[in-house]
Amino acid sequence: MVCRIPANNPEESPPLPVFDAAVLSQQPEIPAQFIWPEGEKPTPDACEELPVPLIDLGGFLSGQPDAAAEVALLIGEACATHGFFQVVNHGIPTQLLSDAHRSVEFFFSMPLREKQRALRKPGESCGYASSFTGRFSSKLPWKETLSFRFSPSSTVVLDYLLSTLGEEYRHFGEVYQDYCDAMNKLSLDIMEILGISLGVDRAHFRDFFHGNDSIMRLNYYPPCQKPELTLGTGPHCDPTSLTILHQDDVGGLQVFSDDRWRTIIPKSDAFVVNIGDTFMACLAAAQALSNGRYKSCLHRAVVNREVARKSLAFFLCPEMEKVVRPPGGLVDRDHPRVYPDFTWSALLEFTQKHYRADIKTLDAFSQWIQGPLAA
Ligand SMILES: C=C1C[C@]23C[C@H]1CC[C@H]2[C@]1(C)CCC[C@@](C)(C(=O)O)[C@H]1[C@@H]3C(=O)O
Ligand SMILES: O=C(O)CCC(=O)C(=O)O
Ligand SMILES: [Fe+2]
Repeated sequence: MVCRIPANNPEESPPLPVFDAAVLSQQPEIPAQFIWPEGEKPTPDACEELPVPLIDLGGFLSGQPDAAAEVALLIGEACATHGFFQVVNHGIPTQLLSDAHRSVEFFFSMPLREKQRALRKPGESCGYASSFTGRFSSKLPWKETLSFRFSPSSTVVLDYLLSTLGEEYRHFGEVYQDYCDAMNKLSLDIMEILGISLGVDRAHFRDFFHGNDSIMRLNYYPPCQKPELTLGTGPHCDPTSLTILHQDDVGGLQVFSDDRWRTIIPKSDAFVVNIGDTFMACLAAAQALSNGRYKSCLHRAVVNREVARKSLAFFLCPEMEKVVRPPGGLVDRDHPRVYPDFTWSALLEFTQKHYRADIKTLDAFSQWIQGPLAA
């Protein structure tokens, strides 16, 4: 059931367990490490639909007068409720989306050995991971992931996939290079709208993320014989800045709002967008101005007995060493700083080496980086 692969230095550390989905699917029970505690297990009533506004970007993208102000108002309202919204007429070609989903299926259907050629190493955020067994030993997520870095004006995605998986993955690499380029454009457009909605210079956030160092993640959730005991992705707020997610038609994404978990029903022509902790920290002073709106929101993914589920997540992140702080002019005596200055590289290191992202990541991180000063 559990394969063993050698750790980096077998003399110092024991071999890491690796779960092979093909083997796991044959077992009547799921291993104990996948069983979540009582209060965190999926709730059967969470199939209620969460109403998530559908925002048409067509007018804004074609430069129609007044369209920017209109979409900014709608996105502002969405951020003031639960912080999730969907965008349609986003300009991403349908063909690119279906290629990206087909390539997820292609990659995760391969034998474990092949996928492990891109194995994610401890402390790193990129590569292939099966249930994160190298990082965690309990509350394991029922999923496999392949993650890679993206930065604009480069072919870093293609280069990474070619160098780890080989020349025969050129088409695979090109699909995700194109997909990430398209996500980068869309995320900067949304940043411009968020700038308008917050009343700062409309170029402010677009410029801030100009040389972004983002993460693309392919999520694959195999069918599970005991879906009521486990989770595909545990409850968390994204530590990143803006997430653009496309889910296939299976469903499983749930958001915690108004004290209960509800489902975001998949819509094939829409992307689900939410802001993450890093962007919220940028806005912390603005939040005081706008009555605490624009929160990064708690969400999770559940699995099911019947079919595998796929999702594509693009996490927009600032340049590694860029200092995250609220836009100038928003901080004064009446609107003091809520979070200390930090860099994305420090928060990323925190989530990869010291803390598993959850609802409290930003507070735990703030204490961690201020620790030596406070001591
Ligand atoms: C910087 C990141 C850490 C995670 C991947 C990206 C953005 C979201 C984070 C994550 C998805 C939040 C839930 C827990 C996590 C471990 C996961 O289940 O994937 C998180 C990612 C990670 O640390 O790999
Ligand atoms: O797969 C999903 O629907 C959500 C995944 C998610 O929240 C994440 O990867 O951060
Ligand atoms: Fe998430």
